[in-house]
Amino acid sequence: MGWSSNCEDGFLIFKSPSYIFCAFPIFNCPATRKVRGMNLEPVAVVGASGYSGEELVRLLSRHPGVDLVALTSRQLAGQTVETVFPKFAGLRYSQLAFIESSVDKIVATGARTVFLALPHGVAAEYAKPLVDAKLRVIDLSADFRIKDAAVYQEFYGEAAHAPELAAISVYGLPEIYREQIRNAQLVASPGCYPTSAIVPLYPLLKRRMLKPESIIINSLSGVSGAGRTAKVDYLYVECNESVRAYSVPKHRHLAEIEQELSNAYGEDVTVSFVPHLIPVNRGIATTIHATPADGIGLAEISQAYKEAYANEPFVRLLGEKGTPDTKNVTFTNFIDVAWRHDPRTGRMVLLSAEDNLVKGAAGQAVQSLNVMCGWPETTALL
Ligand SMILES: NC(=O)C1=CN([C@@H]2O[C@H](COP(=O)(O)OP(=O)(O)OC[C@H]3O[C@@H](n4cnc5c(N)ncnc54)[C@H](OP(=O)(O)O)[C@@H]3O)[C@@H](O)[C@H]2O)C=CC1
Ligand SMILES: CC(=O)N[C@@H](CCC(=O)OP(=O)(O)O)C(=O)O
Repeated sequence: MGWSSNCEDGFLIFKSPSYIFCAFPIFNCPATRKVRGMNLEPVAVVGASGYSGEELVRLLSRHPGVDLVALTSRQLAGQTVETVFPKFAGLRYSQLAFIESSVDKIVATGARTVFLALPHGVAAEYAKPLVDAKLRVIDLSADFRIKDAAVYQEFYGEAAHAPELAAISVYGLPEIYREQIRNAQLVASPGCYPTSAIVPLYPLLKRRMLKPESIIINSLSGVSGAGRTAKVDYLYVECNESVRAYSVPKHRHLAEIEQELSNAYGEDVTVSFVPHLIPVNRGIATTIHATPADGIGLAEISQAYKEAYANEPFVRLLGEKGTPDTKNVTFTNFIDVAWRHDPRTGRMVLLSAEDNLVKGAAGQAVQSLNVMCGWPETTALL
């Protein structure tokens, strides 16, 4: 089977034998005007001066279905994209000026979909009036990811900010919740570490192929995971030539990792998770150890991954011999997954790598936008 192509909603879609999709905007297809003209989606990014905001600007600038109508920052309002991010000089939107971070100003721009790239707690303050104004919201923070308000309180040390919105939000992992995302008004885009752990674990727990109490997750993250806001722990001298674990044994991302793994397994799942900070700009490598259920071996694990992900454009299965490496996924929306069996211990080792700012944040959020708008899911991401 070779490559095939067809025209969908003004995009030229190429489909490879491995079902990796490429979408290019085309200008002489009858449907093109629909995308290039009045049906462009007006989009705003709140908190566009931060690291995930910057990544959203990079991705949305090359999105043929998007009209970027507002970027906000409290500190940089009035400055243009190319002044704030010189790397975007000469690109679409380089002359767009940041506006103040105000709900009224965002609504006045005519935005229909708003990305929130704000600290947790702050995001909920913006989401509430935007949802009331009937806009679609894709939130990159933790505010709506955790369905149980008591669990949020336990892990974040503060009351859930808008439990009524958490109840209507959809967890924005398209590989699992694609159908729900399609009609969502509020998407709670997953955290970077949770994506790296849930993608390898979900299909195996769904099929009850692992003993859940045996699961141990270790992750290594680049420093951009901590955001652009200055903090002493993340100064160059503190991070360079340094590798350290942190938030041991109860990092806040455990809450959403366990929530989603419990959904997969159908019973409460408790796991160990230890993140580490490493001196690179971006990328997460995650290593998971788990004991297989009785009768489960490499062949069953490989088959489960194929069933779950063979048609997923952003999950690359490297198999029983491959090794996910952050250098192969940074600046992409891919998550690479591989697996091994250790005959000495009987345990499985699952490995993943992703870019914390792309599949772990902005790219995944744009993937959800594509699903919500009915566009090819890979648009602007391949
Ligand atoms: N970095 C990562 O790898 C990932 C981040 N996330 C989540 O995405 C969100 C953004 O993260 P990140 O980009 O790293 O954060 P940054 O610290 O880099 O950026 C935060 C942004 O929010 C704005 N902001 C901060 N406080 C306020 C406030 N009180 N009111 C209005 N705007 C505010 C800042 O701009 P200004 O001060 O100019 O207004 C800035 O644009 C967070 O919730 C984070 O947890 C999710 C996955 C991965
Ligand atoms: C290296 C680093 O500090 N990483 C961040 C997680 C990244 C992130 O942004 O997570 P949320 O989306 O849930 O906020 C942390 O450990 O808190």
